[in-house]
Amino acid sequence: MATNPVVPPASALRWLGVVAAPAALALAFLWAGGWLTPGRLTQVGILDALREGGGMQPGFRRNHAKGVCVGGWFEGTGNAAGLSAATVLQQRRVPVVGRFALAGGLPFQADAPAKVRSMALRLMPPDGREWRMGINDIPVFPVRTPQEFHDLQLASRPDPATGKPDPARMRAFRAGHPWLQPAMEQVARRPLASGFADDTYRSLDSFLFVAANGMKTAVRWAMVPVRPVMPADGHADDHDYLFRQVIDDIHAHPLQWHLMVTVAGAGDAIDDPSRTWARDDRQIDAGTLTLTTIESEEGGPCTGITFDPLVLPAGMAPSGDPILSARSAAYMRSFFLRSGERAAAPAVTPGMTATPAGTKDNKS
Ligand code: HEM
Repeated sequence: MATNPVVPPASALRWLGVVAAPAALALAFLWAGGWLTPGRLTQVGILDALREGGGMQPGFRRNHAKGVCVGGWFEGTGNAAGLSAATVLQQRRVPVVGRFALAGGLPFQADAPAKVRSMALRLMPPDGREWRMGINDIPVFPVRTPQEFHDLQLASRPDPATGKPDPARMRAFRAGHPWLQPAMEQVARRPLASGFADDTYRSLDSFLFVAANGMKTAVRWAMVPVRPVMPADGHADDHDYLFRQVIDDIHAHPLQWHLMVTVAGAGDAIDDPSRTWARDDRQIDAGTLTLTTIESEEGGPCTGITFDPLVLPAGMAPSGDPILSARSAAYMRSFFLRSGERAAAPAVTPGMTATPAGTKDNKS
């Protein structure tokens, strides 16, 4: 004997329709925030670890917090145009907005020779296909994955008793990650340049250049200073000596770097920024960066943006390096937070007067 299927009343179906969409949205938010998968690494988890490892100040970047805006232009040589169809690499001049900074979350920290220095750039060709990058003055990145980055922040967080990383915790991190030993040693033993102006800044992560015919080539790049490199010389008497020096330098004359693109050889690790590439890889001088202006972050053109490494023009693409998408997500979250907070006046302004070291609170 056939039975009639049970049909839910029309009103129940209507109610299901009304609640299903908001419920799915709420679940998506909970998932994105990591609430449904507590072990999963999220933007929030990474920024929490950065705060513990490097400190933070409301209204400032959650990493590379102490900085200054710069401006100028980039002039391509056209030498890399065969590997990438990006218009920014053609033989022409494009305006640039940039930023020099020190790594760490403390915008009032004291300058010191061994602190990691960075250059960030936004290259803006007239067709709108812009290229953003954040590049650091270390030879390799000390970790391979976002999880290792997170764990290193926690391992290196300052011990409240000493204000320095706990050596036992760092030893334990190194013992648990023996494959990172060569990278950490290279970072610790790198030669130090005297200031921002004679430093070399590297992409560390790898990217793909995509030619007009679709051919993909794995590359890294570096901004190599035109001026000779002088040895580092700490200025114990000046809390902001690195920034003061670069302000004086830019006011005196334009500063220039060559964009040197390195083409990956057969044995080079594309997806692992902790590994160096072969010394005899092909190098291409792709253009010259010229910086001519410098201004405070307060209202400056580098403040209301992120230098997200995944803002790439047609002709460039991300490699499989897992750090890249974590960076993009963390920069977005940092921007979201700092944009909603009231910031104190930044430490670095082109008109600042000398402040003896030790007279400012390095922790703020
Ligand atoms: C998982 C790894 C990483 C995380 C979580 C991370 C996180 C961050 C965050 C949160 C900011 C502040 C962004 C903002 O508010 O605009 C930042 C800035 C920066 N990061 Fe990273 N970062 C990572 C890896 C790297 C790597 C590999 C480089 C390579 C060269 C790099 C270079 C920079 C630079 C240059 C800045 C300063 C940009 C500026 O001046 O605005 N970071 N990072």
